[in-house]
Amino acid sequence: MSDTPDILKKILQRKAGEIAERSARVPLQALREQVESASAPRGFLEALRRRAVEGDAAVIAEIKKASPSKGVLREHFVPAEIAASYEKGGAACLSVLTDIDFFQGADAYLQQARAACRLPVLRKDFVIDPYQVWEARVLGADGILLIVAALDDRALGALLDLATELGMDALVEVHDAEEMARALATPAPLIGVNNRNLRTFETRLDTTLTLKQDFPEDRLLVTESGIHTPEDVQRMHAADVHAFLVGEAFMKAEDPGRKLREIFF
Ligand SMILES: O=C(O)c1ccccc1NCC(=O)[C@H](O)[C@H](O)COP(=O)(O)O
Repeated sequence: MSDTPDILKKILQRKAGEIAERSARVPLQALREQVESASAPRGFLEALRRRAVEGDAAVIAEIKKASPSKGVLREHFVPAEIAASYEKGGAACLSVLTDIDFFQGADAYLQQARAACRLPVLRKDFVIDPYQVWEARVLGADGILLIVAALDDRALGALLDLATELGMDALVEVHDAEEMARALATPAPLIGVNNRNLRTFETRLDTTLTLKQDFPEDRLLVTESGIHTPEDVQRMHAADVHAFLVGEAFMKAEDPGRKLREIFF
């Protein structure tokens, strides 16, 4: 954690402030009570696994307006429209950025996207506190992201347990072999390898190919970031990687769902 990349450090500092503001507005106890009326989880991991075990592409299609590395990706940004387009294009799941300050996301985008389709939805945010896990479920999320570089082992284990207890799946994200060892020390069945170096923002698909070599068969690996072409997809399939998280390539296309179909099917 002492070696946390600057951008992540910056995001996490702001996130701690955001959680303090939010929990002053809506206390944890109120969130716990609201969970009772949240809609039932749709089975994020299962939707991916169904496709990936057959060797079909299991695509988590991302809804993100902007990112620290690329700025604004899409001007015409209507999450409900994008979600419907992704479902039509063959996505297995959605990922919706809810971080406001660095990705121009919003909680409402997750709710609008989920209401417009039948796909399970990941809340893509920087989760460091149980408050955010409860909040994710209240919003209707079917899964959350847990970034190993942002958490110590205790926090990682506790947040993973809480997500499971609330009926959600967690995508546990790593960037290198050390983080992969920490992820594999948890029971997390779903592990994402992020190909984006958070220091340089460079994406290298070799990151996934290297970490896939010793990856246990009883867990599911998702390759994240930097997938743009059918050739990228072929490289992954050849290495027996069948689950993908893709944002930019779709967000920059006029019709995101059609782009998904062009790249994957
Ligand atoms: O995308 C960024 O610039 C970024 C910066 C700092 C932390 C995380 C960041 N991205 C989050 C993601 O993991 C990607 O949105 C996701 O993997 C999709 O990547 P891509 O297909 O390259 O948009």
